[in-house]
Amino acid sequence: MSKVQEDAKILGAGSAGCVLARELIHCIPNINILVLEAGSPDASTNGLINLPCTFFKTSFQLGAQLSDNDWGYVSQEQKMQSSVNLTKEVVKKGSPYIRGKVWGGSSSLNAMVYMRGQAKVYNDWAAQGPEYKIWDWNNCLEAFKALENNSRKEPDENFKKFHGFNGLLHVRDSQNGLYKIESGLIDAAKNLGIPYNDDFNGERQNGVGIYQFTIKDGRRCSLAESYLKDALKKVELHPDPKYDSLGKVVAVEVRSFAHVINIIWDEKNKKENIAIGVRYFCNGTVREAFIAPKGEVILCGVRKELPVGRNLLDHPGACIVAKSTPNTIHDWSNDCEIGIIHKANVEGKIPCKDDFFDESPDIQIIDPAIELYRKKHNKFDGLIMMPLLNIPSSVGYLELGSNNPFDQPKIYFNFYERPNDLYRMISSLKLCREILKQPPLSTIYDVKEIGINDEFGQWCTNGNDMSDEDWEKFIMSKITSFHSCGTVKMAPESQEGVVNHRLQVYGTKNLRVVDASIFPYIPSGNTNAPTAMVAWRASRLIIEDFMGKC
Ligand SMILES: Cc1cc2nc3c(=O)[nH]c(=O)nc-3n(C[C@H](O)[C@H](O)[C@H](O)COP(=O)(O)OP(=O)(O)OC[C@H]3O[C@@H](n4cnc5c(N)ncnc54)[C@H](O)[C@@H]3O)c2cc1C
Repeated sequence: MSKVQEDAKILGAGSAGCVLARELIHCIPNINILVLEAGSPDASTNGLINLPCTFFKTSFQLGAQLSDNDWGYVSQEQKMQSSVNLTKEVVKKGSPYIRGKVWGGSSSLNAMVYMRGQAKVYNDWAAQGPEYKIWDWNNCLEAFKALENNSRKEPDENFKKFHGFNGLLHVRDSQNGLYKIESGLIDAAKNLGIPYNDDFNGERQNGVGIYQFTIKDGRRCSLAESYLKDALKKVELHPDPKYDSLGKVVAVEVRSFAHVINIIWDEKNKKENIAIGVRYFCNGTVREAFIAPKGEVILCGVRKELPVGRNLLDHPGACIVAKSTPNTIHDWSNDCEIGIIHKANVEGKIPCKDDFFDESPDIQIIDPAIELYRKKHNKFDGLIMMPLLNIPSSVGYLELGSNNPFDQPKIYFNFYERPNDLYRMISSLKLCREILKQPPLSTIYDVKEIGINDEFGQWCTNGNDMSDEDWEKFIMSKITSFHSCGTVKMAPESQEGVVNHRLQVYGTKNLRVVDASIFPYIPSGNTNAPTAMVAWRASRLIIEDFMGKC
């Protein structure tokens, strides 16, 4: 294949790359695609990847960070003004920034929660100009449904309205049922007035309920497993996978261990710069585009100031751990997680009943029951309560660390730069504590919060009230980030956009960015399904352009 010119090169076989490869090869006759992926095939390196129940061991407890399947990034430590005491500075520690380096990308390491977020965010994408209408909720919903293969038993008409049943991305309810303590958690949340929601991807997102997961037959259904492998099947089915009667390759080839870099000569400074970049074809000529160390883009040798690396968005999370009576968790095949999605109070107070019914919630709590290990407590069973700020207002940035592309990029999240974000997180953490105090958790399972005590010793033990300053210190010390996106924003050029509504990099035609980095605003939920959705929509745009050209 290498001697034949490919019609399209896809850099990275992550969530987006896998969907794009499959959709293009299925919809465009005789297209040749080369996928270049820096990581190795998902099955070859770490057998645990495909076992859903090992997520907490492989990723969450930072197993992934120690493996070859992760890029090993860590965000920068940042000092910033305290939101609580304006005369003080707080230090936000650098946090691990797990990113998949394997077929399937981060979809091979993620927690498999299937979530799309509220329609409003997509309508905000579409509101950026008349041509952006192709990204409104109705268009996005069509793509979500096309990708999805939901196996809910006896779905009602409302569920059918919002879900797809014929796609390759398998989505399912828990197969093994809830642990009793998880049912207890739902009851505890209901005791506080939180309504039950049996479909977080339906009409409304708020409430307490059980997540759906991207799992098929007990195995992780990553985008490599579902979409890339289906694309590769096409090669296997072809009588001669290498060439058709015209001598043209009809195939998708994945070249793994292909870290894409190029070397460019900086004439002015008489030195070589290595930058992450691509060569692409435009009007029959080879052109080049690079993202240079300071984040600017170099197109066809011309330096163009595009704000690559700005608009770094994520859902910052904090985490409370609670210990329960022993042996509440007994079966590792269980993959259930409870979700609580609510509107936070902007002054940091416990949310009130109206907040639970607000249909624009801004916090998503992830609540797995789990076997954990903490120094003081050895191994124990318990619950994690992890609120994520789903509609954050703070915005970060990243830049290349140096001219050496193998160096880590510098990642500045700027989490909690706006006080509003901090108080909303405090509000949700206070709610988590209230839930843990409710029966039946407090009565039958003797649930006791331990996370905060462990870290900070006496000053917040035994349920003593924590001051906002204490909360701030706690939140800054425990930042998690799983959903980073936005650094190659799809927006008008005048609004700091890097790609246009058809995902073409400004100043180019045949160079597109298709992944989570194009989100102008972060979806209010986990980002795997939205990324796959973007790739599916992008495939339709590329197909339109490709067919028009042929
Ligand atoms: C720990 C964790 C838990 C998460 N949990 C969930 C969840 O439960 N539900 C959910 O919906 N989302 C979750 N997410 C987020 C979701 O998985 C990501 O948003 C999504 O996978 C991003 O897709 P992407 O295509 O943009 O990037 P990725 O999937 O990360 O793919 C990028 C690919 O490009 C490759 N690549 C990068 N640079 C180069 C290079 N120079 N040369 C060649 N190849 C390169 C990488 O190796 C990678 O395979 C989680 C993420 C993490 C890290």
